[in-house]
Amino acid sequence: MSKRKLSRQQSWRVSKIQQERAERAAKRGAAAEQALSAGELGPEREGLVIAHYGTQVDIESEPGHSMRCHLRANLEPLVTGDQVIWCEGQPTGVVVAQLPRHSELCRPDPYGKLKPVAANIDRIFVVIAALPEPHANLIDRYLIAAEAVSIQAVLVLNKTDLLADNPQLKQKLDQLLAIYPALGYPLLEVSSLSGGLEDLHAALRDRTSVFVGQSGVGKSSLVNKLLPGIDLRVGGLSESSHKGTHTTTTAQLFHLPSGGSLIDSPGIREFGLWHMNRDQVTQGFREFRPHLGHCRFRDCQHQQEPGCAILAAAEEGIISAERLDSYRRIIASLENP
Ligand SMILES: Nc1nc2c(ncn2[C@@H]2O[C@H](COP(=O)(O)OP(=O)(O)OP(=O)(O)O)[C@@H](O)[C@H]2O)c(=O)[nH]1
Ligand SMILES: [Zn+2]
Repeated sequence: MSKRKLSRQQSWRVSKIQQERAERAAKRGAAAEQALSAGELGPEREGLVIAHYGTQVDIESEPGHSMRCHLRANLEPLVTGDQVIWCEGQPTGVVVAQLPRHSELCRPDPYGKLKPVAANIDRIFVVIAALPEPHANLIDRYLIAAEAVSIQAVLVLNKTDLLADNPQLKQKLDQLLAIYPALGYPLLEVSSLSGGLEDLHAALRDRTSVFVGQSGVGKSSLVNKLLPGIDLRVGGLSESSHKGTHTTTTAQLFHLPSGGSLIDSPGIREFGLWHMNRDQVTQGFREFRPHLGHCRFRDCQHQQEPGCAILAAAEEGIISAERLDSYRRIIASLENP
């Protein structure tokens, strides 16, 4: 009986939440619909979401000129990087349609469902540094996460200035990182302190990118170098207030003076460190894919089963011992594999 009572209570709560959600959506859309029906808006044009403030977005059609916009009531939530159709208005414009996304950077919500946090990203730059010393395991976690959203990852080794008088560390890092370009992940060596960012400039040009990586590897230092004049620590990326509305920006798009765009937010920087399941991890080792499905046992865990195609490939040297070791460690660290 108590079970029935509970479920009735639960369903009442669910419908109440749904009703509140619908009311909020209606309220949000009302301003947009009013402006549309009043015919006070400019012509429809294409634009880009460069910032996102919960119920409103900043849209830009020419770099450097943006306008705060409401969304039409029937629109799916937008994220930074979305291409849209919008109309200028006073004081705010209206987004009338969302154009298809070619990629989505997603993170799981509290229920494990992947939710987009940025759109149309071309490249994920995984920043590592000479110090704190990188580990294969962590690098591979980032790469798996990039594979899960089908976005090309690029490794950026920062703080190479520290290697000049530490040949031992340099040798260790060279050994650790040698495999990645062979797997199709370009490796850029940079120093945000002593310059030498030309390769990075070139890799960012004509694309939309994000920087991800562990704390302390120098992401802010790099971004501050790439975007002179914007101090990320004081730039209010995570929070800014605009005319009385509650405004927490989830992600902001910056145009780089040397070409290309960067989408950045504290949430995006944490990309890759959240939960993944066994399947995502296995698929995320891109050199495993041609061998998957060829093991003797359909539920092979690629640990020590006879007839395992992954182990056979490792023995033949097609899969590196380091990557196999990293795979096992990541699988072992999963809470619910
Ligand atoms: N030697 C050297 N130090 C650097 C370089 N880039 C950054 N640092 C230092 O590394 C430390 C961390 O740099 P941040 O830019 O704050 O690192 P971050 O990745 O943004 O860290 P979080 O904000 O915690 O995510 C700072 O003390 C920087 O001065 C570099 O190229 N060489
Ligand atoms: Zn197997």
